[in-house]
Amino acid sequence: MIEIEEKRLASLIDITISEMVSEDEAKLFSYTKKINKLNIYTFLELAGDRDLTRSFWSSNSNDLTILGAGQATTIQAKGERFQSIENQWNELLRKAVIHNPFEKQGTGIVGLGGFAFDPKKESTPLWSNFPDGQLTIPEIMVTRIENQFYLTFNMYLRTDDHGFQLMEEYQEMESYLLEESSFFKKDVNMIEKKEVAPKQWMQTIQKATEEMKTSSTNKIVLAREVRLRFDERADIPSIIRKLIETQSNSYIFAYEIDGDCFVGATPERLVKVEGNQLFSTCLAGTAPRGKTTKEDQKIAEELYRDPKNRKEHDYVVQMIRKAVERYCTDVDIPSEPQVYMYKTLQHLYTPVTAKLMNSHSIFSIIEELHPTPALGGTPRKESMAFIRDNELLDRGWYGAPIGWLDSNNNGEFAVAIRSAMIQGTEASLFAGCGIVADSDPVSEYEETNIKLMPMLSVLGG
Ligand SMILES: C=C(O[C@H]1C=CC=C(C(=O)O)[C@@H]1O)C(=O)O
Ligand SMILES: [Mg+2]
Repeated sequence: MIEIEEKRLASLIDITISEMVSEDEAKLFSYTKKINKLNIYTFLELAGDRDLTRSFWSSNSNDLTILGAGQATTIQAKGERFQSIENQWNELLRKAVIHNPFEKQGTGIVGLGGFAFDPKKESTPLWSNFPDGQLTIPEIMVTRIENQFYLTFNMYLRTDDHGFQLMEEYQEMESYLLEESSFFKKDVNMIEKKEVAPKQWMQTIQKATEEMKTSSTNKIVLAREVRLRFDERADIPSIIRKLIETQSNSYIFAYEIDGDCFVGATPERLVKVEGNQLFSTCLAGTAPRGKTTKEDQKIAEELYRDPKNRKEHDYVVQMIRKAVERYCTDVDIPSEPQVYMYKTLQHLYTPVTAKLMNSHSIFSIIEELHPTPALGGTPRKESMAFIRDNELLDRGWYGAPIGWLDSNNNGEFAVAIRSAMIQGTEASLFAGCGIVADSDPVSEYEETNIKLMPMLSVLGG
């Protein structure tokens, strides 16, 4: 049985190669099959041991998990990143050969990746390995859809490749990564925690509120950084495991480039596309959780009625409505937000559903939506200029779209908040707040502390 499959795969590769016309032609070849249940953490651990670049995504309802190992190819962009990545993605697919009988979302050729928050902001060494936009098409990818597991091989074929040889290489990699061993990595200990210029951050908030009182700018999101140091290298699969165990209703993501790993558990969907169905989320306005159900309820009611938080939230709703209406029909957005509870905090939340017009892709929507006033501000141009000129932080990919898409118009991008950049024995954590004219710097500072909690707690803080 297995031999038949191996022969079939080798011959499919050879057929693809024989159809390539010129010597410098290259083609992406993709082959998907069903596999037994596997331990996702072991897979990631083993991929790391082999120095295979890892990509990870888990949806907020935990019904879809994508594990990537290695890079069949990557596409990258500088500056005007969305259009450039879209063009390269389409070009890649135009020449791709896909053997995927399942038609399940997130299987076959899938690009996982993200974008820089603001390519115009001067970059620091913290983000030097992360380009303005990148999608990775993993060599080996496992997709878990509810309790079904699929495995995809992606190969970037050239004319001098040989089917049998490649098939053997991939099968060897597969049996290595799917090995049934159990790991027990010791937790790292945090030996240093340093808040980067918190007083200055509060002064910047003061400056922003003053500017908002005298200009047409209504909202500016300002973020700050906390630096951690550990006694040994942080283990990425253990971090992912803890995020999954503690942060329900959040997207868990991890994306590695040259040993650096950007990881997080974000509650915020930017956009999800399933065929022509589009979903987005307005999430802004924050309060802590209570210690009892009664206290929780009281805080939720206060959040719901609080004018400052409602203002923060409404700017996001207005902007997302306008953006979605440009590219969609049947736009449905409730007129009042709900309060949604997460493990350590509560947010004002408004869901968005719509039908994406045929002529548009997920990239058009991402470009139109990013940054929403939950991460940038309003108006966009003025708030972005303020952030660029005044924020001490190099946001890199923090606050920007991160996610995946497949070759069948399915994909989802979240907003990369509640996140950290892990570099060996060090980490940078990020958190920001929507500042409006009546924001109080100390309250906003406290708000960032509760937003930092989930990442801090899994990193031993
Ligand atoms: C910028 C962040 O959160 C945004 C998303 C939800 C609520 C927010 C707020 O209430 O300020 C922020 O706009 C962050 O967590 O770093
Ligand atoms: Mg807020």
